[in-house]
Amino acid sequence: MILTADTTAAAISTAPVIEVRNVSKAYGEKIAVDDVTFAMPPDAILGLLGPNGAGKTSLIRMITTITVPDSGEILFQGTHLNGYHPTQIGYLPEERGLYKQMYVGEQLLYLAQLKGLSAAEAESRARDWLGKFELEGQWKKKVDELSKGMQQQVQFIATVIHDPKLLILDEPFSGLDPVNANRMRAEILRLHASGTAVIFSTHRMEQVEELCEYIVLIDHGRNILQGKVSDIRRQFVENRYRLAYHGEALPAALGERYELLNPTVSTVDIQLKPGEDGNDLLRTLLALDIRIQGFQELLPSLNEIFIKRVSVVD
Ligand SMILES: Nc1ncnc2c1ncn2[C@@H]1O[C@H](COP(=O)(O)OP(=O)(O)OP(=O)(O)O)[C@@H](O)[C@H]1O
Repeated sequence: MILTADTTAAAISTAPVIEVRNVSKAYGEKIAVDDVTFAMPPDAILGLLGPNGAGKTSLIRMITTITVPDSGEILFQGTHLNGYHPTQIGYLPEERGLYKQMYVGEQLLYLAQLKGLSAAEAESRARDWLGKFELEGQWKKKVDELSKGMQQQVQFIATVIHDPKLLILDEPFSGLDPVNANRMRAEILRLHASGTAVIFSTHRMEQVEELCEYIVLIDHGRNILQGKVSDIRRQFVENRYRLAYHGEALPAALGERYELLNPTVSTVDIQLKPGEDGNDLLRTLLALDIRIQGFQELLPSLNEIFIKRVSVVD
């Protein structure tokens, strides 16, 4: 097939943003990444998860072309990673890397121009972004003079200023107060809505549940679980329901028939045995002398899945 400009654009828009194929990486004897394969859907927010030392940073460093795989290959929108791709990627590493003695404005201009922006464009975007974080007054401050949270925001601006197609964020909210964390979250979601794909690496599972539609879970360098968060949670369902009710104590007979967990004055979790049915449970509950306020199937949290899956592999 001959690729015209139009067909090329169409192929790019449907190709995975990042495709990692059988990638391995060792440091001496230590195998940090072991035959990892996954594809990141276009415009996804993907959580890259795993315990300490799992191999996440090693993988990210290969995706950002800082290091190269020992074997396997990485494709960016269907093309093998090459020297052009860093300009399409914004990476906020866990160890922050701003020059402490440089002025904020000067630093943003420098970093943006390294990513290919003209001086005028860099200045206009830097001022715009600083305004979004209410940091416009910090242009002539040295990074060292900023609070940790402000430095974090400036580093975030340096990461997104060139409008990358792929954003890789390692613990982006660490050190931010709730207001600034919300502000950054809103900016990440806004960028995502305008077409930026995001890889989000964190140990905070509640943040992953909030932001990510897909996850890849790495342990001991291997990819042990991947897919849509909603599918994965379904895969790990445990036949457990939460009843919210109003009334006297639950009849003792219910406890004889079912395992009751985490009781409070108005809720209880009910664990069914394999093969038992939630509808039968609901019928039993309707026959009791209680007022039912809520009844829902409980899906496991990502935290529970993480602990279960990682400890199974250990
Ligand atoms: N430059 C290096 N030289 C030798 N070993 C390394 C190097 N970088 C990483 N490792 C080892 O490779 C393994 C994977 O490390 P990596 O930093 O990729 O893990 P991680 O998942 O990012 O961990 P964390 O969540 O703690 O940041 C670890 O055992 C680590 O000690």
